[in-house]
Amino acid sequence: MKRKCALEALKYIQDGMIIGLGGGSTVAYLVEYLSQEKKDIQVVTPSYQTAQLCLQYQLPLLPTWSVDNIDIAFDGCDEVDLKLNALKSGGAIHTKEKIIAAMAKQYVLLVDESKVYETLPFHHSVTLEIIPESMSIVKKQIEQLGGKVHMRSSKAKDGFTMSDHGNFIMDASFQHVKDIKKLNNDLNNIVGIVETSLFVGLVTSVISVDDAHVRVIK
Ligand SMILES: O=C(CO)[C@H](O)[C@H](O)COP(=O)(O)O
Repeated sequence: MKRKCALEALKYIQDGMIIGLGGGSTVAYLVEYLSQEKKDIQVVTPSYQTAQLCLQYQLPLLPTWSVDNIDIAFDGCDEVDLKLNALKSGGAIHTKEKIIAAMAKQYVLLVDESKVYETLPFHHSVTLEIIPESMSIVKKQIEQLGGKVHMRSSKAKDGFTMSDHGNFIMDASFQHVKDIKKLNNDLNNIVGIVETSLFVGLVTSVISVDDAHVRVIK
């Protein structure tokens, strides 16, 4: 299904474009297809893993700081709803993903149908990149908003998981969210949070596949 989704995405890419490629396994297939098709494109990516793949497949890379306009960007997500709100959590690179989404004329999510909901269920946490010094105050304010906080860590490193910018990664779980936009605004108003992994008003379409169908949600 991921291959099918990547093949569908390929149809949107034309020679001469600057394209954004996010993280994840579906995007990895798209890199492979772009190389096979010998598309004359330049790539901007928030992901070191995708960057490494682009180098391997000889797709030209541009540093994100050098562009202010992207023709089309593709990314994965963990949950997306029919109003095009999306939640990304796993990769902890959402700040860079949002910069690319903000520059892209079209920001397209590649998913299978299991990730598409009428309205976001928040089965996944909202991931927050936070300034280390703000950890306790951010935790307190998130609890006041009804969230539960978990500091991300991994066995591969002592202490907390750090973002590519040297900040802490905090996961905040929420239940029964009635107003997604308000939650995102409330989180963005907390001093110390650099970015949330809630994407509101950024996604322009979703390519969703299942065994039998391809659905484009706009
Ligand atoms: O948003 C993400 C992590 O937070 C990834 O982009 C997403 O999980 C990738 O999914 P897949 O590997 O199924 O393409």
